[in-house]
Amino acid sequence: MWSVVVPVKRLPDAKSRLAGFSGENRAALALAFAGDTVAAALACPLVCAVFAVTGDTRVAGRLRALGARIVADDGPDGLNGAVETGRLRALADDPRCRVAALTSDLPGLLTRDLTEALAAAPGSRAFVPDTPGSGTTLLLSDRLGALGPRFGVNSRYAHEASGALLLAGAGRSLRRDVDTVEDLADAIRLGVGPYTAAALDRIGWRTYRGPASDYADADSDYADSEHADAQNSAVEGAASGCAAAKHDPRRCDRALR
Ligand SMILES: Nc1nc2c(ncn2[C@@H]2O[C@H](COP(=O)(O)OP(=O)(O)OP(=O)(O)O)[C@@H](O)[C@H]2O)c(=O)[nH]1
Ligand SMILES: C=C(OP(=O)(O)O)C(=O)O
Repeated sequence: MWSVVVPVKRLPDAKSRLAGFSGENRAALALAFAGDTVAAALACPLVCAVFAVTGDTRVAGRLRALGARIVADDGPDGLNGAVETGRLRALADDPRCRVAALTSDLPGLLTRDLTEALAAAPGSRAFVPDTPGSGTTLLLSDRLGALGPRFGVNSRYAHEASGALLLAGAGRSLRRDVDTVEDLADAIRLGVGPYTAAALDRIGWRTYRGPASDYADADSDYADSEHADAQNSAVEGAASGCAAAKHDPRRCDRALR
């Protein structure tokens, strides 16, 4: 069984690479991504508890309501310090559970992809690379709970160099982190969870839930493939418009209205 530590940055600073959205919308998206990530982890049968490490009261309120345990991120050591703080709290609360660190920017995370990755864990430290291949979305402790987090730019290589094993074959939803507007378009194509879908709808990015989603039985205007194809094209167009218009900080907010 696993304790899952999810570090979540303060919303005013979060998702800075989604600069085409207003600050308010960027914060709403970061909060929604974290909600979908944590909800998927909480539903995993191999997870004892989810520990969200954050210094943001809005994030804490939302994730506590979902069932996560909140750990204050008040240290000076950034992302890896926050992961270490979460690891210590997780081991104190549930010493029999191994520790996994999961980034909070996986809006399409499927519980089954996380479950499969945890079930495939070796006895030693291991990690799942992100979709681009240079980052990390999931880091697994060894049997004694040692994590050795090296998240940050090119963390995949740092984790490999530190002896962590690459967990091959992880599901797409576990690897699709969202840093840029192109990542967001790809995540929408794969299917995002309900918090992200609602946030996107409020912003004006209408979404449908893709076939890979856990939410296939939910009502959707875009459930049939003809509409889904049209929607995919519209999202692609909006994403490339946002990416091409970086000088206009509100370009993404106007997309698809
Ligand atoms: N608690 C905590 N979480 C962090 C911190 N920095 C990053 N994170 C989280 O770590 C994961 C990866 O974060 P990054 O990609 O570095 O940052 P981001 O806010 O997601 O995006 P950018 O601002 O575009 O870099 C996300 O879950 C973040 O919320 C930190 O200082 N404290
Ligand atoms: C912090 C990381 O994420 P990102 O690539 O999202 O910045 C990482 O991959 O270690």
